[in-house]
Amino acid sequence: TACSSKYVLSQMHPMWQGPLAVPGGDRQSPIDIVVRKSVLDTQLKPLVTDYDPKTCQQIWNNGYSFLVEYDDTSDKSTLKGGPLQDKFRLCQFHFHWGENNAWGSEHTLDRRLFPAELHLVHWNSDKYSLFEEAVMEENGLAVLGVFLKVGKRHEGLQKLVDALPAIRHKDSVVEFTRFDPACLLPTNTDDYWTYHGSLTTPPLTESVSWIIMKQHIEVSHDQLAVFRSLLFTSAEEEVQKSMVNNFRVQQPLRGRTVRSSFS
Ligand SMILES: NS(=O)(=O)N=C1NCCCN1
Ligand SMILES: [Zn+2]
Repeated sequence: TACSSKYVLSQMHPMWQGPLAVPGGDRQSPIDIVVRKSVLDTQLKPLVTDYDPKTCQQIWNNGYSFLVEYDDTSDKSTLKGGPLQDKFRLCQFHFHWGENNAWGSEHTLDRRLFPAELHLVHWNSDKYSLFEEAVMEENGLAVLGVFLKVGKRHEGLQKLVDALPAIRHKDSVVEFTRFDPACLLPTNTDDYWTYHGSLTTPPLTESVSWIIMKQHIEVSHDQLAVFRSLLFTSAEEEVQKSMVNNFRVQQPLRGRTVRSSFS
């Protein structure tokens, strides 16, 4: 699909962590959200997600995370509202996690780390016709971030967890259909923080309206352990490396304001 952006992601190296030279670079992600410094914006609207499970196509290991990809050739799975002026099309979702439950998220709340973070990646289909175009533009992308905590088993996630052994190695892909990503959203989607930032993996372009949910979702210890059974490396490579700690280091705020939809 348009958003597979393999050429983009293939530049990734799993141990890639350092700051790549990024033009400008004063709107990088992820960041620490200092809750008491966020500014209530009463103009922020509720988020409106309209996801069609029939647009779910495949799940694959890109050597950095695993991605569930959606058919983004029409406006079937969309996000609007919140801080957004336009309609954004879902192209994929993926996660970032740690080697243990002590860390793994990319964003933090008052320096608090979560064991994992979900990113639902959307691009502005009112202004652009392809993900690859939108990824280079200031208001091109919207990424919904949801923190994961370890607790009770997440029934909706299990279908995805069961598919992971089939994509253990980098560049493996399997068909994955009829998955409704709305099941991964917290019950309350009205409370969120939002700020302008970048992709946290190459091309790191500063084209993202970040929307970070206040409410986390819970997954079980065992479900997260299956994430960690994935490998960064392809089947041919001699040394196999566990896919863990696939998060970027936090970036300077550079004077940006984080707005909140709630007080
Ligand atoms: N972690 S992130 O900010 O979503 N980074 C992404 N990079 C390329 C394609 C989609 N997402
Ligand atoms: Zn991400």
